[in-house]
Amino acid sequence: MAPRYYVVSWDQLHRDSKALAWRLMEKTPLKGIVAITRGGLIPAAIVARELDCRMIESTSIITYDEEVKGEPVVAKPPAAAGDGEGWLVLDDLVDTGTTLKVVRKLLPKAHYATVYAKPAGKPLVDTFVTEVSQDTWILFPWDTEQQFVPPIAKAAAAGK
Ligand SMILES: O=P(O)(O)OC[C@H]1O[C@H](OP(=O)(O)OP(=O)(O)O)[C@H](O)[C@@H]1O
Ligand SMILES: O=c1[nH]c(=O)c2nc[nH]c2[nH]1
Ligand SMILES: [Mg+2]
Repeated sequence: MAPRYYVVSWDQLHRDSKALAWRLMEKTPLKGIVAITRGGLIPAAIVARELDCRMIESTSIITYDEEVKGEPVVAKPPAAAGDGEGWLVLDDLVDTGTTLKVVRKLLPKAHYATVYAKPAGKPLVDTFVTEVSQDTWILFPWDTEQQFVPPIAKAAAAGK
């Protein structure tokens, strides 16, 4: 079955990331934010601006090649966050939880937040904004572009 898509625009991502920042206010002041690259970078920039946090660290975990899941690889461990105490770890979404499981081993005392969450990954995240079903693929604005679509009647006539 074709996956169901949840399309996120830049505007919506900005609004949802700000909503996440409101929920994270009670965690301030933070020692810093660890962004899980690459997807966590833009939410991290928005949340850092709202929470007035200028200490940004990153960790790179590669789990997916486009929509295909593989074994997670730590391409870059976080350099300056110790055991995570006082730090916020931020990603765009949690899906199966595989990526956050890896980071939780590296930074056990951090607070974990994502903008979007699917049910299987929810136990791995402390704070999130919007839940989508497990069979939904979230399409982020950096992975998409606008294009022409034919009128409904023409697509129907062509059997699409
Ligand atoms: O909960 P999981 O099943 O682990 O999936 C969530 C992770 O998958 C995506 O990253 P991806 O590996 O595609 O790398 P990217 O952020 O560089 O695009 C997404 O940005 C999360 O980091
Ligand atoms: O762009 C993405 N959308 C998703 O739903 C997803 N799940 C894991 N990794 C993902 N990347
Ligand atoms: Mg990612």
